[in-house]
Amino acid sequence: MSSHLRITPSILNADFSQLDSEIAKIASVSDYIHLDVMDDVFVPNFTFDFDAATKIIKSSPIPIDSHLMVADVDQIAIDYAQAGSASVTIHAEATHDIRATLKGIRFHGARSALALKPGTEIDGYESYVDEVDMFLIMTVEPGFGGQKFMESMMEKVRRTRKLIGSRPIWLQVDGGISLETIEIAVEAGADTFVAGSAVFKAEDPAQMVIALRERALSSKL
Ligand SMILES: O=C(CO)[C@@H](O)[C@H](O)COP(=O)(O)O
Ligand SMILES: [Fe+2]
Repeated sequence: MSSHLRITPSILNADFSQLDSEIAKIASVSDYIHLDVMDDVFVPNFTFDFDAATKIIKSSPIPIDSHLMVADVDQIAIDYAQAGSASVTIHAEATHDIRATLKGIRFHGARSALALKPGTEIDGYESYVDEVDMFLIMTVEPGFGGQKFMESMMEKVRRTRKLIGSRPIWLQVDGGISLETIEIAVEAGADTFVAGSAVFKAEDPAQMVIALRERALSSKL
């Protein structure tokens, strides 16, 4: 897949009763599968417990990008890295020790990522650039798929892009990404895109992933 832009579809809006075949539909055209883990504490919704998530991680044909929307995430993040999640995202609002947890994720062989809710500014997180492989700027309030893209988050994306500078840190956006909004996010500086309902509500999910990638690449030119 392209080394400059990445499409990481979320399975939150997929058919949970047949996840293997839902993932199989898009695996060959996606960079990662985005696994939204929600505990009904940090966000008002529940998706997968650790055992269910581990089954998905171990059976997926392509790497898993675990987005942990859980309270007290520090040890859970290590568990996900040890379970084989290729990338583990913690929310800045849910950890007691950002630096130690990001280091621990990497120590256990996963890429480390730090997510910010819409109400959390990027300022103050510059000091973690040596421990983070990806920043995730939420473009919806975490908890549900199918919400409206928050264009007001583009200023934070621009500031995060500036903070990253020439470092090999990916800049992911998550929430309301579609053929229309992906262009806005590319122009602001994002390079990694989560799309849930745009992909799984499409007639042909794989074709939508391809179209999202093409739209992002053409917006970058
Ligand atoms: O983390 C989340 C929601 O909290 C996202 O990953 C959504 O699941 C993306 O879904 P769409 O907004 O693309 O439908
Ligand atoms: Fe997510």
